[in-house]
Amino acid sequence: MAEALRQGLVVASHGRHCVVETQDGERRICHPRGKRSQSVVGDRVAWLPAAAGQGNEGTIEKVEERRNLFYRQDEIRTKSFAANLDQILILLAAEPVFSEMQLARALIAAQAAGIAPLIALNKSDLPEPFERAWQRLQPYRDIGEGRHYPVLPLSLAQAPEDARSALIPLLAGKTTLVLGPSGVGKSTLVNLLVPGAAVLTAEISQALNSGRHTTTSTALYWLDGQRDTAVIDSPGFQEFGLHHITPMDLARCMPDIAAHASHCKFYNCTHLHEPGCGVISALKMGPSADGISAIRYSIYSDLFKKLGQTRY
Ligand SMILES: Nc1nc2c(ncn2[C@@H]2O[C@H](COP(=O)(O)OP(=O)(O)OP(=O)(O)O)[C@@H](O)[C@H]2O)c(=O)[nH]1
Ligand SMILES: [Zn+2]
Repeated sequence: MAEALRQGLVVASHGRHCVVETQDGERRICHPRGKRSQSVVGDRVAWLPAAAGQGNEGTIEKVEERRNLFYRQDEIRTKSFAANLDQILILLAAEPVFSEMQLARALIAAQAAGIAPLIALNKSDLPEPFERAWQRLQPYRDIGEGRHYPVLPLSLAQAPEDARSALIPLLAGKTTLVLGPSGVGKSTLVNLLVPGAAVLTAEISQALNSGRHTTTSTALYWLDGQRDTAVIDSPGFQEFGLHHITPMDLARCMPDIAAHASHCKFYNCTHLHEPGCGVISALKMGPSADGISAIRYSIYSDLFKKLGQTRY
């Protein structure tokens, strides 16, 4: 008799292979049945265990409909980070100095996918570089009335308990994807929130690679026994391709620009040169309460041109 389909949650993935968590919390390696059953971390799936005597692995038969999918896309490929997210935590640090373009790109992708972003700035124990980084984040903290991004100062290494108390209420009951460039303290963060995460990751990557020591691409960790609160650790903050976003979509994905785009004379204003443009007049107001910062505007115009060039 054929086995009945079972429900599960994808909690780790490496290439095409993944780990599915069953409803009672057991974890198994699964492989997609075909192209249409390829899944990402956070996916709800229907899966089948291998037939008796065929080992302990399973196949993914169906990926349930996604609430959202966070991905980046360059000219060649699409890389999915995770699905069914409540928010994205972008972790930056006083050092190494972060790329504002990379930050802006990640925020735009989040906005385009309808997922709320949250920014944290680590290494507040390094006063001078921290102050410089904090100032650079000013346009993000003050991105227009009611539209700002929360920006959280942290010192994960020096004040871990304070960091945890600040983070937990923001994460509770949600699934949060954690992204950040290398060296900002992402492993420190995940290990603070999920003691033993490093061991778990090593186990999973070993299982998925049959013993080879490469790190797992993406993994979901529960913060609580009820499995209500999760963080997903994923690499790949660099080279954040926005090929899936058209130039005319861009303003909508940048809240400080969007706030002024409805004041333009032309409905199809590109905000680059048109007369009567609300965005250009907000830029002239400067980074005041309701203006647009020069850096944010240059990010907008650079991206607008770039996204226009690479379209086919
Ligand atoms: N001064 C200071 N250093 C920190 C803090 N948090 C982490 N670090 C240090 O920053 C370095 C990077 O930390 P990791 O947690 O390995 O960073 P990561 O983002 O996982 O880095 P990758 O492994 O390169 O992706 C380590 O040397 C940490 O000790 C902090 O709050 N203050
Ligand atoms: Zn305009």
